[in-house]
This record gives sequence, C-alpha cells and structure tokens, in this order.
Amino acid sequence: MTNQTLLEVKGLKKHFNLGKKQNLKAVDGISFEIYRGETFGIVGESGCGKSTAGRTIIGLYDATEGDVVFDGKNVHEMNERERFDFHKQMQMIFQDPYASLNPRSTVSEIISEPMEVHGMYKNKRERLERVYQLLEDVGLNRDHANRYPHEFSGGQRQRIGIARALALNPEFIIADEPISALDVSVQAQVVNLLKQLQREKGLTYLFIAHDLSMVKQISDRIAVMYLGHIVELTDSKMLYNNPLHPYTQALLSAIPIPDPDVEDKRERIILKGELPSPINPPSGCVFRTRCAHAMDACASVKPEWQEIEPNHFVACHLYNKKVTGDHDFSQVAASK
Ligand SMILES: Nc1ncnc2c1ncn2[C@@H]1O[C@H](COP(=O)(O)OP(=O)(O)OP(=O)(O)O)[C@@H](O)[C@H]1O
Repeated sequence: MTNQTLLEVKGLKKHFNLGKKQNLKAVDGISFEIYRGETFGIVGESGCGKSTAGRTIIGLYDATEGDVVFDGKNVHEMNERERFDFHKQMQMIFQDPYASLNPRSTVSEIISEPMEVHGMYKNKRERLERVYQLLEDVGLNRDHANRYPHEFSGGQRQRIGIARALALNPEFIIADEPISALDVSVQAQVVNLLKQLQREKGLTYLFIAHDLSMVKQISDRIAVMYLGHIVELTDSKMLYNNPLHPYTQALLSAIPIPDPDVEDKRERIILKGELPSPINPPSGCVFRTRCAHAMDACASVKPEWQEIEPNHFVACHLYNKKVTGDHDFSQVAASK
C-alpha cells in the first residue's frame, strides 16, 4: 500500500426517487480516499447502501450529489470517450457468480467480450492466448475455455468472474460481496486468490461485505457504513482492537469465536429494532434509534466526523466532549 490517492469520494449521495415525493437516501454523503495498492473494505448490514455506493463510484448510477475522482479525473464529469477509457481502469466483481455470467456463452466468450468491446487484440488468436493466460492467473486452465458456466462450481464461477474483470488490465477493482454466495470452505480460497492477484498485478480493491470477519483478513482499512453514512473509518487492526462506534462494537460482537469457552462467556450486543427505512431516516444521528447510549443531542444534531486517534475517525456524539459533558463513558468501554 502507498500513500498515493487513487480514488477520492467526496460527499457522495445517491438518492432514488420513488415517486409520490418519496426519496430513498441509499447513500447520503460519504467521503473517503483509497490509496494505490490498498484494499479498502466497506462493511455494514444488508440495506445500508454498500452496493449502491460501489455502483455509483464506478458510474453505473449517476450521483445525486458529490464527487468521485479517480486518478485525478472526476468520474461523473467524464465525456463518453473518457468514460470508455475509465472502464478499462475500474472493473467490478459481483456477489452472485451464477447470475453475472451469461449461461449461453462459453468461458472463453465471457472473458474475451470486454477485450472485443475495447478493441484489444484485433487478432482472435492473440485474444485466445490472453484468455488462457487469465484462466491460469485465476487458478483454472485452458481446458476450461470451451465449457459453459453451469459446468463449474460456485468458487470456479467466481474465478471466471475475476478473470473477466482482469481482462482489460484494470488498476482498481470493486468487489461487491464476492464471497457471500460461496461455501465457507471456498471463501478463503477466493480471498487468497484476490490477495495473490493484488500482489502480482499491483491492484487496488474496494471490498464490499457484510461479514466483518472476512473483511478483516483482506482489508488494510475499513469503513463501517450504516443507513447511507460512514460511521467509523480506520485501519483494520485498530477497528478490531479499539472499535469506537456502538454500531461497530455490535457488529464485532456478532462474529462467532471458534473457542466455545470464550464464545460462552462473551457478551453479545443485540441491536434494538430493525434498520430504519432510508426513505425517512432518523434525524440527527442516523444510528440513534438502535443505540444503547443515545442522548438528547443525538436526536437533533448530526455527529461531527472526528479523528479520535491518528487515522481513526468516528461520527458519534459519545466522543464529542462539547455534547457529552460529563457522560459516563465506562458503559461504552464495557460493551466492546
Ligand atoms: N435501483 C434502486 N431503486 C430503488 N431503491 C434501491 C435501488 N437499489 C437499492 N435500493 C435501496 O437502497 C438501499 C441500499 O441498498 P444497497 O443494495 O445499496 O444496500 P447493501 O448494503 O448493498 O445491501 P445488500 O448487502 O443487501 O445488497 C436499500 O434500501 C435498497 O432497497
């Protein structure tokens, strides 16, 4: 990982207009930078806006507000030509390897399609050689080229999806829950493959997941997302050793620990109620309706984004002395 910014997301919002004056705030003002060569994780429960964030960053959705700057260029201000070139540099891997591969195309056709669209390798033979190379890069082999997606296991299908994403030699890959649909035994293999490809090709990843345990293994830094907002951001070690936001603490407490003695004694933080609707999110702090520490200020004032320790940011009134006054912090520490 370097300290060179490759992607900058600034105040990004994506609202869906549902008609009848209803506006669904899927992503509601997120900001972060991703450094060249790093894996940046976004975690949060289903419906918090992770996929929408990824799709808006890559330009599949127009942003409602805010900027996405990739390698110095604003993605949402690119003309057609620039956007075409940009797609060579940024690719996406999807959650469901069953749905994202055309069942009627051979593996070779699936992987070579982006190369054809972008006019890479005019000659079919060269393109096929590249397909063989990509298959080897992802742990498959050239004999697989003429087969169809249904002939493969889930893990192998995800490898085909990865080979397709690599076809244009991108610098940046958004992996949207790439292992959630796979058996647990296969998940680690795919994560290891992604790590290996990152080392070999100098890739930068945005890794989206709801499972904190897997994100920890692959990410350098992690942003925790809740109801369209980022509530905490730091490096993955710090997030696990010193989670500050009550939501992060709850997510961490839900990760099963393999040792039954530790697991039995451990206190689970159960979140109150359901995830509120992003159509009408709570005022002030979006997490307040499920937070055990909610104070009066949480209902009226949006928490500031603060750096509590070097490179550890949180948006929570508990860490703002102006708001908390003499609030008892011992409860928060005990719940970690
Ligand atoms: N095209 C769309 N039109 C309207 N609402 C949408 C659209 N896409 C997503 N949403 C809504 O936006 C919110 C965020 O969805 P999103 O899929 O980004 O969340 P997520 O955190 O990725 O969840 P999951 O892990 O289940 O995919 C949800 O309330 C969802 O219903």
